[in-house]
Amino acid sequence: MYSSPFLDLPPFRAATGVVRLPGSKSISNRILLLAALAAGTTTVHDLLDSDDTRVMLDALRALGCEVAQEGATLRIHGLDGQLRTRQASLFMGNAGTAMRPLTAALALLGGDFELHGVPRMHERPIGDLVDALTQLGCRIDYLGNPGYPPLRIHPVPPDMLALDVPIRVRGDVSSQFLTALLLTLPLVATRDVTIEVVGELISRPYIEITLNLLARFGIDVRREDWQRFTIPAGSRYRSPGDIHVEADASSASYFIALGALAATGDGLRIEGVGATSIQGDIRFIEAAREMGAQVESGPNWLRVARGAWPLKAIDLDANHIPDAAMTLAVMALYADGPSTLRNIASWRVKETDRIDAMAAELRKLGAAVEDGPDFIRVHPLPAANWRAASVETYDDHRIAMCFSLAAFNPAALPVRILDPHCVAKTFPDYFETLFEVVEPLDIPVICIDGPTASGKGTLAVEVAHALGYHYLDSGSLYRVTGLATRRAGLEPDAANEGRIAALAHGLSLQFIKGQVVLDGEDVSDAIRTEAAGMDASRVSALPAVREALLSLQKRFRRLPGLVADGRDMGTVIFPEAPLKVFLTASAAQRADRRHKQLISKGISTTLDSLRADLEARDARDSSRSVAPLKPARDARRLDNSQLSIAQSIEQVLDWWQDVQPFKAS
Ligand SMILES: Nc1ncnc2c1ncn2[C@@H]1O[C@H](COP(=O)(O)OP(=O)(O)O)[C@@H](O)[C@H]1O
Ligand SMILES: Nc1ccn([C@@H]2O[C@H](COP(=O)(O)OP(=O)(O)O)[C@@H](O)[C@H]2O)c(=O)n1
Repeated sequence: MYSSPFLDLPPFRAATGVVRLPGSKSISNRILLLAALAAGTTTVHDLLDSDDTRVMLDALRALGCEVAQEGATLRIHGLDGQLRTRQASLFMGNAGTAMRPLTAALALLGGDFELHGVPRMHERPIGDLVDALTQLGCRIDYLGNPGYPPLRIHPVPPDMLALDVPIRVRGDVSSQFLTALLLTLPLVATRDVTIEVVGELISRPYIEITLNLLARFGIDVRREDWQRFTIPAGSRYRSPGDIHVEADASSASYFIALGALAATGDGLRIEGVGATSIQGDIRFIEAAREMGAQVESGPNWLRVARGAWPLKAIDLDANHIPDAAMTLAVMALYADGPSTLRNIASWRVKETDRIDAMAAELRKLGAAVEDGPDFIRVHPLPAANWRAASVETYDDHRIAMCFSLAAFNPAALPVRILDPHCVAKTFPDYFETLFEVVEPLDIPVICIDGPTASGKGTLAVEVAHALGYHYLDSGSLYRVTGLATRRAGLEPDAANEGRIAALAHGLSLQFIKGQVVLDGEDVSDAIRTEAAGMDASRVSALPAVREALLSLQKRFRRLPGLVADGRDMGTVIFPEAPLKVFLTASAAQRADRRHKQLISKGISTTLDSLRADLEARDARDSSRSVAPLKPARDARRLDNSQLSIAQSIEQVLDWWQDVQPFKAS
């Protein structure tokens, strides 16, 4: 998961391989609630681990439900319709799939509860559900604006509920209100309970998921068209024992689109969901096919490849796939004419106003976009008009995910996704998964070279962290080689060059959470002594050793980018890097820094010996025949003798910004 303020996606040119998708959020949270209300223990497999499922689980635990977790498998001991806690204040985050059904469940079960969430949750309407529950006799107060969370729920005796008249609920704003009632009314179904939908029901496929899962838990709802739903008298939730969560069909949409845009070879295989899924968003496949995608499917997999190119423009009533349709809006940039998505008013009341947001961000990329109360029209974007944009994501996971597809732009521009962490709502590893199946045109590298104790490591780690990039501490490879040389009983000099190079070539080395692990042993401290630094400097002067470590270093260059520190990152290993920094500080400063650093680690040493070692190392590193320490011709020099660490970081990030094309947006 990326928690950097932004994530830059370099331009991509192709996609191939296999993607395993996380579980569906809608299915996960419905199953959690049903399992908690049911009699018996339910084992839930492949549950999505995300912000919204965590909100639901925390709430259920707070209500007294016992949950045991082992990896992606949970055992839930159902409450059999009886709360253990009758008073609680519950945080719902921005999880509509927890807020709505829990409001209904708690209002029906009786107790004193307060439900609140993040500020955006307090702007998402819930009045239609509260109205329906109030008709029934439930008592719910608005603690902020009428019609919106936060809410206070008061207890009502079950015999005070008016179950003999149909409960009327609006279906034209969000289908989640109807889902909330369907999921929870079995709690009080001492007689047949009927729900009548007022207005045209939107997002029916989500209701199908609800009915399907209710059936798995022993509740057979009778449905007359999409207007009347009856929960039979005596309905009681029964655990199905084991239940598997299908992968999220909406999440599949990004990879189906990826296949359509860029899988020119064997296609992209998507695992966890197939064309016969119970999720409505699987019908995204039809829209993708209409735009030109080639899609094959099996029971639990899809294979998608590019068909028509450019894609074919589409004019679609997208009411049945509201979430996945956002992906079509980005695909439309690559189409042969303007594409229109209609009947999508529900976009306006999602995590953000998605029509406004999509239009604004597509325009930042350079696209012509028209939009209205319930539609959006996106014009194709020719190569010459693409701009490098910083895409705002509005705390909306789907905006972040669908705009990643803009990285296939024909202008080969990078795309900046702001607050990439928002994908945690449904697909925490979205970008990591994407990076496994795309071929980039280029992977950016920032090189930070310089003499010992100039602060390269400190600076490089922080710059990598700020950008979400990988980090290569090339010095540690030479240090480990020095250590391995000593452990093999060899002197680190030219007489043993071949044997030391062979050792370097065969290093069994791992970098785990900042630790350096050699042959399974944590050697992080052993390689940090000044003696180890001196050995490193000696083995690093041997050309065969440098050669042996070359490909290992290049393998660190992985998406989304790399910050590499050392002596020859900019001159030899990554000479084409767009930013090279040559970091220096006075010898006195460096000796002083190293002294403090070693003392703080409990390693005793004197300033004088350190300074002498450091100058000897500088001299050897600078004068050796292969890859000597020297600034690359195009390196920017940074003398940080008078700078704090924070100032050095800021300077390098500023320089990085200078060489990026994002300034205009
Ligand atoms: N700009 C700076 N100002 C003051 N101290 C610094 C600065 N940069 C790094 N240091 C300190 O100097 C020490 C050596 O830095 P390090 O990153 O290990 O250097 P290198 O990787 O170049 O050998 C560390 O204790 C670090 O905190
Ligand atoms: N890219 C690199 C990195 C380190 N080295 C050598 O490895 C030694 C240890 O590197 P390091 O970066 O861990 O050293 P410090 O700068 O932390 O003292 C240096 O003195 C260099 O001789 C190198 O030759 N080339």
